[in-house]
Parts: sequence; C-alpha cells; structure tokens
Amino acid sequence: MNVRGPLSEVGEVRQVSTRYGERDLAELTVRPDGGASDPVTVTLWGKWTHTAEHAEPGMELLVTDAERDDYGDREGYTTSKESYVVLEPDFLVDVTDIRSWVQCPRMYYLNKLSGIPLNYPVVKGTVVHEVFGDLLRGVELEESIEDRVAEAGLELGLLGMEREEVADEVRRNAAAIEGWLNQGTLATDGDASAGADSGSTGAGDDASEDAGGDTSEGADDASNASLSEWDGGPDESEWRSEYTLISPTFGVKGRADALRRGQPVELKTGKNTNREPRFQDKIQAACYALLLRERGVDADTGTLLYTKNTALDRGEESGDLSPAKEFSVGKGLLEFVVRQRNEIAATEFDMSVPSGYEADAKCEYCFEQDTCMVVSGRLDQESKAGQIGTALPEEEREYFDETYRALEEERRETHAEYRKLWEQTAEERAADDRALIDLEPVSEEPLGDGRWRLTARKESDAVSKLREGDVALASDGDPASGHSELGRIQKLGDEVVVETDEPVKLCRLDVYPSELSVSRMHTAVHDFVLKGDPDRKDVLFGRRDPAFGAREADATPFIDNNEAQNAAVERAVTAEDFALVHGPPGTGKTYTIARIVRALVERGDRVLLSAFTNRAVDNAVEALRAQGFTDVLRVGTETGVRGDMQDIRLVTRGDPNDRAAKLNSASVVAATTSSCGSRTMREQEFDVALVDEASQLTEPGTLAAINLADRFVLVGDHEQLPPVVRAQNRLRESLFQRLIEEHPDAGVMLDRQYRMSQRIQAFSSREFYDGDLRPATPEVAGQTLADLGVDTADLPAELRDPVSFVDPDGDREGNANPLEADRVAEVVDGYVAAGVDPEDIGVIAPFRAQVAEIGRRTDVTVDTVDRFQGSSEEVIVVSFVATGDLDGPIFEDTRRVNVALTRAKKALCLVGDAEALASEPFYARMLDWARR
Ligand SMILES: Nc1ncnc2c1ncn2[C@@H]1O[C@H](COP(=O)(O)OP(=O)(O)OP(=O)(O)O)[C@@H](O)[C@H]1O
Repeated sequence: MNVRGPLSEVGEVRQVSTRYGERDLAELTVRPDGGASDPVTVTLWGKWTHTAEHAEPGMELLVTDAERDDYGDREGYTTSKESYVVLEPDFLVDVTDIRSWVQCPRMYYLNKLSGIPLNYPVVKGTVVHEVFGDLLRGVELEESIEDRVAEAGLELGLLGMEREEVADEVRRNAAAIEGWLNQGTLATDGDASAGADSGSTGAGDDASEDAGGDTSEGADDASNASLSEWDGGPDESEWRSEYTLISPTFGVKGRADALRRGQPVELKTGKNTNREPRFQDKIQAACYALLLRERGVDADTGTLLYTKNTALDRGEESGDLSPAKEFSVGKGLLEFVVRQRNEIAATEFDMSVPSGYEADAKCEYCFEQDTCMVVSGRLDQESKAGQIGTALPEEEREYFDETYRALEEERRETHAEYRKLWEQTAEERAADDRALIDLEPVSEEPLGDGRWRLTARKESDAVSKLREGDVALASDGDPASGHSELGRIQKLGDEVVVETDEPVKLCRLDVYPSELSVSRMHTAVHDFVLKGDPDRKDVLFGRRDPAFGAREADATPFIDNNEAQNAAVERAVTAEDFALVHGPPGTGKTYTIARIVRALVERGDRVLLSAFTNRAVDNAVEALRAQGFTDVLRVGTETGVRGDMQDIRLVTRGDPNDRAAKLNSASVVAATTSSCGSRTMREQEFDVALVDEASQLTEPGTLAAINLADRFVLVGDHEQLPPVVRAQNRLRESLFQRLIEEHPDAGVMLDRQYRMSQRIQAFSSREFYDGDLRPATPEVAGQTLADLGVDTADLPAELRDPVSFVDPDGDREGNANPLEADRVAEVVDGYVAAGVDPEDIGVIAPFRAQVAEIGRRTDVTVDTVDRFQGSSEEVIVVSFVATGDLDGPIFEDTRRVNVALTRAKKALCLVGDAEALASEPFYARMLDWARR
C-alpha cells in the first residue's frame, strides 16, 4: 500500500544490525490523509535514508508499496523492496533539471535564474532534434535539414552563422541518426555490455553501485533481443517522437526525445567516446523510463545517441566512436533518480534562493563557469568556480529573495493546475472551463510534413479558456494516463482542429499549464538585479528620483487639442529614466502612445513597443499607421499577430543574415512582453521601451521588456485590470502601480475621454478618478442612441435612460443564473427591436458559465470582462449573476466593474439582483447611480 501525508517528525539516520548485516534506517512520522489521520511511523531503510536526510517536518512524504510494520502499540510502515520514497510529490521537477542537478546542482539553478542564452550549441541542438523527429516521421533527410535550418534562420543569423556551414554540421550529426535508424539497432552488438567506465562522476559512483551488475547483463540481453527480432529497415510503427510525460507519483515531468518499442531514446549532439553513456545522460533516459513505468510500460533499456561521434575521425579520436549507447535501467538506478529528484524538491521546499553546491565536477570545463562566478559574486555564495563582482546591496538582495519566493509560489500554483489533469474528473474540468470534453472524433489526417491534423466535432455551446493558436493537450479522453499529444489549436468552433506530431483520437482537449512565464520572469529578475544597469537600479530601488530634461518653452506642441496627452508625450520624450502615462478608459492611450513613438524615432531613438497582449501591440501599431508611420517590425507568431499586420511581421524563417539584419536594423520593434523574454529578443538593445497595459503586468513581467532599453515609458491604468497571477503575493502589484505611487510626478494622467456619454462616465470618474475624468468634447458628453437613428420611444420603458437597471428575479445556480440570462436576452432584443445593430451590443458577465448561459439565448457578443478590456461598444449589458448576498466574489475586484461599466458609449444596462447589490457599499452606490 501507499502511505502519504505531511511529516511531523524526522528521525536521525542510524545503523542497526540485522541478519543481513549492518543497515541504515531512519524513522519518520507521517500523518496520512493530508494530516487528517493518526500519525504513523514510517521506517526508511538503506539508501532511502538519503531522502530522510533531506526531509523536514511539514514536507509531504509518499512511500509506495510500503509494508505494515506494527510494533508495540504503534501503527507503522516500512519500505519494501518495491518501494519508492518521494518527497513533496506535488512539486513537479523537470527531467532536464534532474539531469543538470546530477551534473552539478549549481548548474540546475543557474539555468533557472539566468535562463538559457542564445548560443550556437543550443540552436544547433534544437535543429538536430527537429531533424531527428522528422526522420522518425518519415521525412527525407535533405528536405528536413533544409527546412529545419531555414526555420532557425533568425537565431542563426543573430549568432553570425551561415546557412551552409550549419547545414553541413547538422548533416554530419544527422548521419549518425540515419545510420543508426537504417541499421535498426546498436552500431555494434555487445557494445553496451561493457561494465561501468571510468568517466562517471563522484555522484555517479553511487548509482553505478546501485544499478550494479544488471547494467551489463541487462543491456546485453536487450541488444541481443533487438538484433534477433530486427527484420531490417526501420519499422516506423515502433517509433514515436517527442513524448510528453507527467508523473503524479514521482513528481516528475518531461518530454522524451523519442520512444523506440516503448524504450526511451535521448539524442545528444555532443560526442562521447567512452563505451558507456555519460552519467547525467543516463539519468535523463532513466527518468523517462521511470515515467513510462508508471504508465505500465516495461521500460528497462535506455539509449543515448551521441550524434557527434560519427563526425569524429578515427585518427583524431580514440575510444568508442559508435553513436548509440544502450544501457539497462535497473531498479537501483530508478531509485537513484528519485532520490536526486527528492533533493531538488527538498531544496525548493522553503522557496528561498538556493545556493547549490558543486558536485565533484571540474569547473574549468563547464560552460556555465562565467555565470556561476558572477551569480556567486552578486549573491555572495560560496563557489568552487570563484566569485566575480561585489555582493548586492541589502535592499537589492532582499528584493531578489522576495521576488524569487513570489515566483516560486506562482510555480506551485501552476503545478496545482497540472494536478487537476488527473485529480479532477472530465466533467469537473469542463465545468472549470479547462477542458472541452466529449468531442466526437472525425478524422486524423497526415499532413505532408509527417505531422497530423486531428478533427473533431464539439457540442456547440461548450466553452473553455482554450483559444485558437493555443498549445493544448489533445487526448483520447484521459490526458493523464491515456494517449495524449501536445498540439496547436487551429480551429475552435463547432469543428475543432488540432495539429500534432502523432495521431490521437481527439475526444478531449485540455488546457496545458506552462511554466514558461514563471521561468521568463525569473530570468528577467536576474537580468535586472544581477546584471542590470546600476543607474537604473538606483532609481527603481528608490536611491534617487527619476530625472527629466526640459523642452524649449516655444517648441511646437506634440498634440494641440488635448493638454494632458501633450504633457504625456513631453514627459515621455524628456524622461532620462522613465515616465508614466496613466490612461483611464477611452482617454486616447493608444493615440498618445503612437505620438510618443513617433517623437522618439524622430529624435533618433530605437524603440521597443510592447504590451501584455498581442491585441494591444497590434492596436498600437495600427494607431502608428493611422498617424502615417509605417516603419515598424512586428515580432510574434503567425497566430498571435493580427491578419492585417502579417506584412510587417518578422518572419524568423529564411536566410540567417537576411533575417538578423531585418531585426537588427528595425527602428521600431513591436512585441508582447512575453516575447521580450525570448532568447532572440533578450539580445536586442533599445534606447526606449514603451510598454502598454503595464498595469496588467507583474513587476518581473515588465522587467522583461524594460531590461532591453536605456529608458522606459509605462502606460496603463491601475484602476482597471490588475496583473493575472494565481498566487496571492507581491506579483499582484504592477511596477506601473508601484512607480506611480512612489513618483506621482513622473506620471501624467490623461483626463479627457473620447468614449462615454457624460451620464455613463460619471460613476467611474467619481469612484476611481477623483472626479477628474471628463468627456473630451461636448459631442462625446452628449451622445445618445438617437445618434444611431434609434428613437428612444421605441425602447422598452426601463431602457430609455442611457444608464438603466433591471432586476430579473432569478436565482444564482453555481456561477450562472438562467432566469437572469433570459432577462439579459430580452434586454438585448429590446435594443435590437428599437433599431440598434446587434453588432453594436456587447454583454459582459462575471463567469464563463453565465457567458455560456447567455450565449445560448442571443447572437450578440457575450464575454467576460477580461476579454472586453481594451474594447468598447455602443451598448453594453452587464449581468451580475449574484442573488441574495454578495458572498463569493462576483467581479472579484471593483476594478473589474470599472472595466465593465466603461465599455459602453451610449447606453448601459445593468441586470442583477438589487438586494444582493445593495448589500455592499460600492455596489449600492452603483445602484443609486444606475437608478437615478
Ligand atoms: N487628441 C485626440 N484628438 C482626437 N481624437 C482623439 C484624440 N485622442 C484620442 N482620440 C480618439 O479617441 C478614441 C479613443 O482613443 P484610443 O483608442 O487611443 O483610447 P484608449 O485610451 O487606448 O482606449 P482604451 O481605454 O480602450 O485603452 C479613438 O477614436 C481616438 O482616435
């Protein structure tokens, strides 16, 4: 049986005499069932005591296949031969992290803090991996090389590489893969039967000892078996490329390069002339074997394919030049893998910046040596490699530590999202908007390039968070233990289309959580605090005030019909550090941004134009175009960038020099803040970074963009949507908000709005902007539905005022209110019957369930507030859902209500339960205003 629960006590490791000789044991006290049951003693034997040494009270412990071990009056358990001991199983460690940890624990966290920079070995490695996948999918070698090298065009160009030299090198690497595939098995039989070589590290000795004898025997068996069964030529059905695996039991996740007959195969673009695979590579393959075993696949052999081996000349190099090295995966090795994983989980338990320690590694051969020394120097950590630079001042160190913790808390929330894949039933996940279930598979068609196009039919009103262009998990119905594939959603209507590497029956589509954003935030913080410009840090750490230059008094204004906008452009252009533009709804933020960008470029600055969402980036570019400025390069994916902006999109594929020149020479580059954290963008430098929607970005999210520039301008409104984060911590406050509170003088508030009638804007202006927000012109103030040709007399009586309130008498059921939905549909019909174009009406509801409920009753646009941010409609209807009281948040935060109410230009109708709304002062005031 499995024993699992939080640890309340962890005993010391001690030796006892048994009939097998002296053995180590440690006694731990666990409270099963999440701490709800009586404590039990769990005895960990032998090498599992290693995990006991890393365990602490409060950590979660799982012992699989534990045996009852009652003694005295205490209930107890003990590890058995089959047992695994897992610390903090909910913490999902990535396989590549286990690999680097085994190589050197400092490597693990250096990668985590500083990210993987753009360098040739990494890019080449990616290309070779892609070619490998193509070959497995039956693509012809030369075709694949040409295609994949072209695909990496931009990165190669930025590295100064020529297409042909890369193609040649990839070709040499691919020869190893192809030769091996054609041969169908190991280069020479019996290769893997040799015993452990001398190359293993200190840490490795532990495992070689563990895996002991069966390394050689097992591998021998495996290679013989494959030789005798092999009938010549690769059988594609025995292969599959890129396999995503998550293990709920061991707390490990990863993506195997390939499986051959169910056995993991890992590709390494380096050389290895030893007979045995490198130890850390073995660990990686063993991790996948562990994950496969959990899925019931008897993975007992790992294969490492060292593609550089065939490129080496026998004269030059001595040793074993065969590229493929097989080894047997015994229980001892798997246990070792789990113990290493436990070390990582234990280190990360308190979410403090880990210091790591060097394994028995040779620092002078390490690629990370420079980073290692710098990080050690800045964080004042001991390092065998040495330290460079001075330690961070205390406040910076504190900031670094606190942000690290906040990001790790966010990571835990992401892990909780992964867990829902197996903890929630299909129905629960669907109700949570995280999956589309009960899809009816229609077809699986091969695309020319070896990939697959899956099509299914969807019940028309099923909703979810999934959107076209997202990467999602397509599965046969069970994403955790059934067959699932990661793929990109091409179409999401009544017909669902997903493209994947391998075919799968498309019965269910799940949101697939990603840690990418957490990883990029870590790197942004690292780049800012550890590597950032000291002058920038003086300002952001409050050691000096931001400075501004002056413009000549008689200079022509940038904008002549709006003083605040003009002041904002001036502030941005004269800023020596940063400027802030506070733009309430409809105040011409986008218009002002375009003017700022133009003014900066005219002055000779190179500008990064960024925003949280693709939509805002596209809108800003559109505004620039409207002002006659077209010299913009849009960086983003084909699905992310709007159709009419594709002509200025940076195509990353193509000739390296050409691609790099295009990016390097652009005077305005427009990209989301998330792409600013990409390998290629991290290499770019700008004079000014202008970030829109800055109030929706976490501080590290903003840093990703502003790290790339000498100065920055943030545009946002902290009275609208806050940053989207799962954890309740400092990430919820944007850098925009912090700076506008610390340095109000660095900001300008745009106070004239071009959107809403006077009557509609009144509440928002009073509640959120101290009454300072006003209509920009009398026309804006006095607009009504009559301007659209609607005769107010044709409207139902309750909708005649530009702001109206309707109480439908429904009941909240979960996150929906069907009766209220009926009433919302009637209200919409009322406007339409009076002559309002349905295209001009938008409905906003707080929950997706209510959005779906209303969507079934009307054809106009219905969505949540978040989806409406940045847009507006002539008529807005808001559904509040809640009845009786306001227990359980509706719009969570009054700032969301601000966004909802300020989407309307000429008419606004609030639909909700008056009694519930009146129970809270804010909503009560809203009600008074609406019912006036
Ligand atoms: N100075 C100006 N003179 C004339 N029209 C303007 C001016 N500034 C903004 N506008 C107009 O006002 C409208 C709203 O401007 P814009 O789209 O820039 O607003 P925004 O603040 O970005 O809106 P949101 O709240 O959605 O972010 C646009 O039609 C724009 O052309």
